[in-house]
Amino acid sequence: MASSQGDAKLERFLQWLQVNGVELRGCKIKYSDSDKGFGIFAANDVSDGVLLVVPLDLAITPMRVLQDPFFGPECRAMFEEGDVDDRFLMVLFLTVERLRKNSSWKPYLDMLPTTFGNPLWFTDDELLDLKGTTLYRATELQKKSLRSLYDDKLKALVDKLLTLDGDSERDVCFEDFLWANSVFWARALNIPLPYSYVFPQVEEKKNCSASNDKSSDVSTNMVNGNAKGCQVDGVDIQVNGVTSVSNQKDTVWVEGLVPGIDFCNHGLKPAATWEVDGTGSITRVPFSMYLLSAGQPLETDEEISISYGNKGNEELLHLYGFVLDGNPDDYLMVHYPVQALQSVSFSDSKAQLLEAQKAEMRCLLPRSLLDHGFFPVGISTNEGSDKGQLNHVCSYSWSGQRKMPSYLNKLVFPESFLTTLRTVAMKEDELFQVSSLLEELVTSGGGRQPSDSEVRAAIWEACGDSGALQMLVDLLTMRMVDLQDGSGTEDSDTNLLKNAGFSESLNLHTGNENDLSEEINGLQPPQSMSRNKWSSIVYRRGQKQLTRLFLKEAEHALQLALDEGN
Ligand SMILES: C[S@@+](CC[C@H](N)C(=O)[O-])C[C@H]1O[C@@H](n2cnc3c(N)ncnc32)[C@H](O)[C@@H]1O
Repeated sequence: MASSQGDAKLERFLQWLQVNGVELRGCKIKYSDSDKGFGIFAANDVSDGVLLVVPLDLAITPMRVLQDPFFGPECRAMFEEGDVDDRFLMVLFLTVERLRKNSSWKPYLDMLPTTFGNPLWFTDDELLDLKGTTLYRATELQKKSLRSLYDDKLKALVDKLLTLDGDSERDVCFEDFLWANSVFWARALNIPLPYSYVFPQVEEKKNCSASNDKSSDVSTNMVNGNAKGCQVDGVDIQVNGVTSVSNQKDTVWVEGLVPGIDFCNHGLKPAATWEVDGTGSITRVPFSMYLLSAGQPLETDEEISISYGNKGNEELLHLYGFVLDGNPDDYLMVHYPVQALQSVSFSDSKAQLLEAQKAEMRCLLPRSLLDHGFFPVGISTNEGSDKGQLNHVCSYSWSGQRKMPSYLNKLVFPESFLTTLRTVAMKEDELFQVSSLLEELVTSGGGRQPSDSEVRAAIWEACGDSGALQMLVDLLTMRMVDLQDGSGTEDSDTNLLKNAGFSESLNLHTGNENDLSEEINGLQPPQSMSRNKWSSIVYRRGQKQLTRLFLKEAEHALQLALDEGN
């Protein structure tokens, strides 16, 4: 958009922001590059570090849609009956407003990207570059479910609203919905709104307790794929049709888009965070959201990035359509397929045991875990964070028969997943032993049912680690086969990147585990390869690399477990 047409759009957007009370105090919005699009850059110095202030009234939230005189009457009943959720409302709003000729949101919507780098926008050929990865299958499923949501719910509603409006650009099509969906996921924030802002008329009820002061980092992140907005006080409250439950006193978490703030790009070393100012004591604008400098001095024209959270490339590509080469937050997701349980021996008893210990059928293996393993890769960029530390609950002691394994503090795999695998891999005699241990416990406890950690302890006592580790080795080996069947080896990916003019900063992955440390650079795609292809190769190569490294850890642990009779 670096053209005079683009300049005119930006100019109209800046005026629109100003009319709507947005203050660019220490920053400007400008085009960054064809990869990132627009971004926010430092302008003049601000002594209090407040770079940008946006009134919360400008945010696109589910409440806003429900309260809107045009949208509200058409959506409220559907929302209250649970036919559509809060995200649907925002996607609907974006779809319709983009098609309305005289939308008051036009200057904002005209600034938004028209295509995206997430796999939903890949051609069929481009998608093949993801074959064998989790994202390949997820994209196929997501496309299908979006298609039915469009056909079954969205299209008719948009048609109705556009007819009511009587002045639309054209008829809606599936790509309009895809556009709105991608805009939502790439730009939505999980906003901690002041209670009094969301529920002005029920303010006095606000003391109905709040406990669980959840992850403060959510307030500085773009929305997490799993986060659900609109929640207050652990209790469902219906106000204006919005179901709300809170996790922090005086705060209502709501997903939404905040024009202006949503032009911040993601950086590994963010120069700013965003916060909400309920009273106006910081910004002099009550009920506003502001961008706050992280403290380090900003050079004029330096890009002001925020952190979208510690996201791996799978999540970055899926939600935001970009990847970071050498992403220190990259992870591998491993799961035990639930369907496979039906074909193992004693599947019913094992299913019961899995339920009794609230077993997790999947686990995330962040790259940082490798720092603590048998073969550390030495990339400790997450120092101070506990992300790489594992909480091994394996200090179980039952009858004291089973010795604590010597390798315990080097085992990088989450205990919650190992216990699942122990259960699935259990042999007949082990199952019998677990039953007797649990019966013994019930008898001695006067009929009390064993807790989930007691069930886990009994399973560990009976099974040890080798069955679970063998299963993990099998799962990781299968994962590697899928990845390589889909797109060749890690080395062939490295060569593809190298041949595209991307070699200098990359180490060939020929087995030197320390090579990871040299890649944390977030490099941009080279000119000679399409951005989508580059993203896919960087992502899948990272998955192969992590699979290889975690497989090596699992194989070594298995060997030790067998040697120690575990
Ligand atoms: C919240 S928007 C940021 C504003 C956006 N650049 C624009 O032009 O509207 C998020 C999108 O910006 C782009 N983006 C953000 N951070 C990036 C990064 N570090 N590298 C590449 N693209 C990035 C991605 O396209 C992402 O989906």
